Amino acid sequence: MTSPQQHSLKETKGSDRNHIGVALGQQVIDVGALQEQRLFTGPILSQKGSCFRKEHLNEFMSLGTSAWAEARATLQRLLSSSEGAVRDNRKLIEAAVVPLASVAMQLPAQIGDYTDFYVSKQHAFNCGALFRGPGHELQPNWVHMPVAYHGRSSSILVSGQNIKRPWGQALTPGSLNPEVVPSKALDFELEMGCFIGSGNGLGESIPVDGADSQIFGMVLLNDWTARDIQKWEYVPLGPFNGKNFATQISPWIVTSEALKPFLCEAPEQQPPVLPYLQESKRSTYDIHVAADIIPAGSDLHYRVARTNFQTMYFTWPQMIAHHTLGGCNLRPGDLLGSGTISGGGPGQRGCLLEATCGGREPLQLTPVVNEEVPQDVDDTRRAQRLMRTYLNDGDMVIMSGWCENSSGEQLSFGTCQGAVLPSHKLL
Ligand SMILES: O=C(O)/C=C/C(=O)CC(=O)CC(=O)O
Ligand SMILES: [Ca+2]
Ligand SMILES: [Mg+2]
Repeated sequence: MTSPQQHSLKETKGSDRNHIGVALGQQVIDVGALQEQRLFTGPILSQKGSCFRKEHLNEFMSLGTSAWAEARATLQRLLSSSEGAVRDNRKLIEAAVVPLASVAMQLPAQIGDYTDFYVSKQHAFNCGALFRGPGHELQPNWVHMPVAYHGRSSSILVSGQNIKRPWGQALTPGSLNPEVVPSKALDFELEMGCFIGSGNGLGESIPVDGADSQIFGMVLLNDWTARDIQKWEYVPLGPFNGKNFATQISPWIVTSEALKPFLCEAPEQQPPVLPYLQESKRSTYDIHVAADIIPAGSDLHYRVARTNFQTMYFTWPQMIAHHTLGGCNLRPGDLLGSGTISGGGPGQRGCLLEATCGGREPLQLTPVVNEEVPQDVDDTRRAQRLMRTYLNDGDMVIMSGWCENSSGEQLSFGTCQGAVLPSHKLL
């Protein structure tokens, strides 16, 4: 058995409520069922008899790092082949172990608030050039603070749900007057999300050193964006209808406990940031991420971007310290988006806006050749190109993420995937 490293929700077929589970290979363990048997005997969780018998992870998230470490150690012990408490209890196994293929994944937490940052220097530079032109690549504030906007939690979807093309006001090029149209420039943004742990009280700030203890875990995040709507509406208050119709996450949270082996150095910051953002040790996570399109009727993945989270200029602790600087309270289960992850090399631009230079240079994509491309795909099909500027109806966007250690062992984030449906009817 490999070690359990992910917590999320599952709904067993025929079950009347959601359950909290951990993934173990091709199976899911219902941790609420283990808690019902009082198997969490550590000093903290033995006192918190029902945190896993909930439909969401918020209560467990609120308990903080010692409880998370205790839960992980207890699960590793209970699920190891040398321990009999679960292995030898057939009734419990029947109740608590279900095939991964039979569960329907749900949002892992009740997300009270969602904030999306903008901390990839390459992405901010490219967007600045595309939206505001030469000389405006990076705004003067960008190197001094993790820039963000407050997002919309009501439209956060879990992987597997589909997205309707949004309507909005847009200015057709060459026209002086806006029109209401289904977006003609629907895009994705390849991001990571961070779930907040215990949080802070209103009127308190979280210091940057130690703010890593607020990172419950991470997911993949797609900040679906309508570029034509965004371009017309964003001055001066930032994104609104261009981004409020859907944000999507992968269902399995990879906990910060499980991510510890993949901590790495964060990029150097020049000029130095203000003291409240200075970290005594700057670390981030080495996570590979990719975004592919699967067009309607195809099983081929066409890769748009592959990059790494470690390139992000500001870290989660800096984002948390800045978010709470003025006393804004973060609550257990709140979600932070990192912003689009773009590297500087070819094929590393994490959204179509950047990859097509603002829609001016359509992409000619080739299928990814890996285990996801079916074996029987012949060379003619492999050679088929996909032309895209922005997304077509029927396109599925599929994001993946993984960590890899020096011996080639992988820790997977699974996928965040959703297809584009035609827009709804306006009444
Ligand atoms: O530069 C701008 O005006 C806006 C760019 C974005 O699309 C903002 C955003 O969602 C942040 C990000 O994903 O990095
Ligand atoms: Ca974004
Ligand atoms: Mg969004």
